[in-house]
Amino acid sequence: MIFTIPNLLSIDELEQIRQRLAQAELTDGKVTAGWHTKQVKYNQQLSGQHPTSQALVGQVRSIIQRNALFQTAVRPRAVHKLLVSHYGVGMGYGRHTDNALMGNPIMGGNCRSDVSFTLFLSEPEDYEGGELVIEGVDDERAYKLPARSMLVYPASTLHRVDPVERGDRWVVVGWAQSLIRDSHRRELLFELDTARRSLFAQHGKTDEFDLISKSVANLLRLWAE
Ligand SMILES: O=C(O)CCC(=O)C(=O)O
Ligand SMILES: [Fe+2]
Repeated sequence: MIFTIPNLLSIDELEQIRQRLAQAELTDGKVTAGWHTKQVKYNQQLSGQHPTSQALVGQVRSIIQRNALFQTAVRPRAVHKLLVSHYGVGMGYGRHTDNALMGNPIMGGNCRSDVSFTLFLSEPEDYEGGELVIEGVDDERAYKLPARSMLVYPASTLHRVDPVERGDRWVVVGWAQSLIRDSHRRELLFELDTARRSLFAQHGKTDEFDLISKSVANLLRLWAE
């Protein structure tokens, strides 16, 4: 399931993030790329060690964790990694798939990447090119969301960022391991949960609401890992 979280950040939060970006140190994006993605990755990232980067990543992490749509649609067990990336003119990220396992096993274990996400920090009119293109079975779709919105997509896809032709593209990208590994099951739970909440909003705590709540809880018991 590919979906958008509109206005994940408030206007004030984006402003604060942009102020932090202005003081940040940039490094070559190849530093965090795998051996084959190094060949196609042309971007810059905030150095993970820098205090500004750590404050910014901490801020975005807590915003994601508070977001109800992210919680019900992704059901994160862990949000593994957040990177702040910059694409200037000529920069892009060629076709690739994200690493299935991330993190250092010696430093606290591997995290499976089930879900990838991009939080847009630049407005679409601030740059030309730079679309995030996600391949389907027999087609592909390009995404360029307004600043403050997040695109969430399966980490299993082949995808790319087309070269930026004008301006600057700033994003925060990240990966989550879900409690529900199978994306079809995750989607089914999301739909049931959405229907249950809508039923509650319209009619309160009816017998039907109780039954669907029981199904959601019991499917979680069956599938969560
Ligand atoms: O910048 C983006 O929207 C996605 C970048 C990407 O695919 C990655 O960092 O693995
Ligand atoms: Fe990627």
